[in-house]
Amino acid sequence: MHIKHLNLVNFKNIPQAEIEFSDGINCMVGHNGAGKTNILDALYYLSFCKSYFNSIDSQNILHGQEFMVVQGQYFRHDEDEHIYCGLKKAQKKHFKRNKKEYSKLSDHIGFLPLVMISPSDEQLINDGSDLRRKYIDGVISQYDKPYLDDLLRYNRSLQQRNATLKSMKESGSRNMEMLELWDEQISVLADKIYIKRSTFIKELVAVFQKHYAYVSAGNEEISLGYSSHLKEGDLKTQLIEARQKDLILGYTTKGIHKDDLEMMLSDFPIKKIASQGQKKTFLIALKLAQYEFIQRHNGIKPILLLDDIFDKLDHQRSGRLLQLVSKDMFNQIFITHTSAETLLETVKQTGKSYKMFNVEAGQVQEIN
Ligand SMILES: Nc1ncnc2c1ncn2[C@@H]1O[C@H](COP(=O)(O)OP(=O)(O)OP(=O)(O)O)[C@@H](O)[C@H]1O
Repeated sequence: MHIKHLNLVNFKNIPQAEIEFSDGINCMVGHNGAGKTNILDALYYLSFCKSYFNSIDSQNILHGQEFMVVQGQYFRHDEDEHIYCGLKKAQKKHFKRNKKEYSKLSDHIGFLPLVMISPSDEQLINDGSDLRRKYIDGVISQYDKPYLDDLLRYNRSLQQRNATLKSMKESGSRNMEMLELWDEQISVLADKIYIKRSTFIKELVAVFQKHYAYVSAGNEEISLGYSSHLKEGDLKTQLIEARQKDLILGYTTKGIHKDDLEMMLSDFPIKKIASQGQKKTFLIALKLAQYEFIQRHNGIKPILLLDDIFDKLDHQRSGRLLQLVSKDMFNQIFITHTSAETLLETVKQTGKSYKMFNVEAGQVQEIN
């Protein structure tokens, strides 16, 4: 699968752009703040119906304008697919595939698999477990629709349980029948989600370690682990045991909404001891493992977006990374860089077909 053509109107700092892409490597070059990442974000938008960086849709409209349009012409399973996203300020977003509007945006997720590697991924290491759970959920839902449905149902049931706990805490009343009802629903859904998360992480670890070893060309000992209350046994029993505590706090303390992905270097949390370059290598390996995983389960090679990928990596790691992604396992790739010369030299060495684009103050032009 690849995107052939992108059309943008008023998307972030880009007033208007028509871009014909290569089915190999596409390089966006230009100064800081020119709009290179915004083009990658437009591609992310077409795959996930939202921005990678700004979840408030209206803030992605070019300042001072009333609407934006992001459209892409794709080639997928030997067929042309036209994806349209249009948004007017203070109105509902319209998302269409071949002119037919989606009734649920979640139906589109996974149709155009895509993996983004960006400097902002460092939040995955440095921030709270919420982002790591979102990461896991984002990957699994790209190939497993029932997972996303179960997760949405779990979150709704959890909200209801928390509302019940809160009202009991405030009023001092007790409605144990209601709590039991939520405990039952939450435990059934949590079991399903836990099994899928465990399987995913188990499968991801081996590929992740392979990619890390390749890019780092070293013997650094890294690992990924899954922490979950469900490892300690049946969730329903734990919910019942934690009931008094939950009633005092007014929220649910046990469940898969507390799961985490443990990231370790030589048995220490990577957040605490890794260098900038090691963290970056860790995240790249994680995302490449995600790529391989989605491809295996979805049968389609995702589009790969590499935003500012060489920053913080030494020459050796950068070279090995590009060698890796130029292998047949990967398909269409987008790279941003501030220097056309450096990128051109490296891209030529891959032997893949490529196109270079100059981005300056929101204007995009192909470089011949
Ligand atoms: N809704 C918007 N309207 C206008 N400009 C916007 C909007 N959203 C973001 N921008 C601008 O887009 C620019 C950022 O573009 P982008 O992140 O694509 O830069 P870049 O070329 O990738 O830069 P760098 O090399 O620094 O990563 C910023 O100047 C930002 O203020």
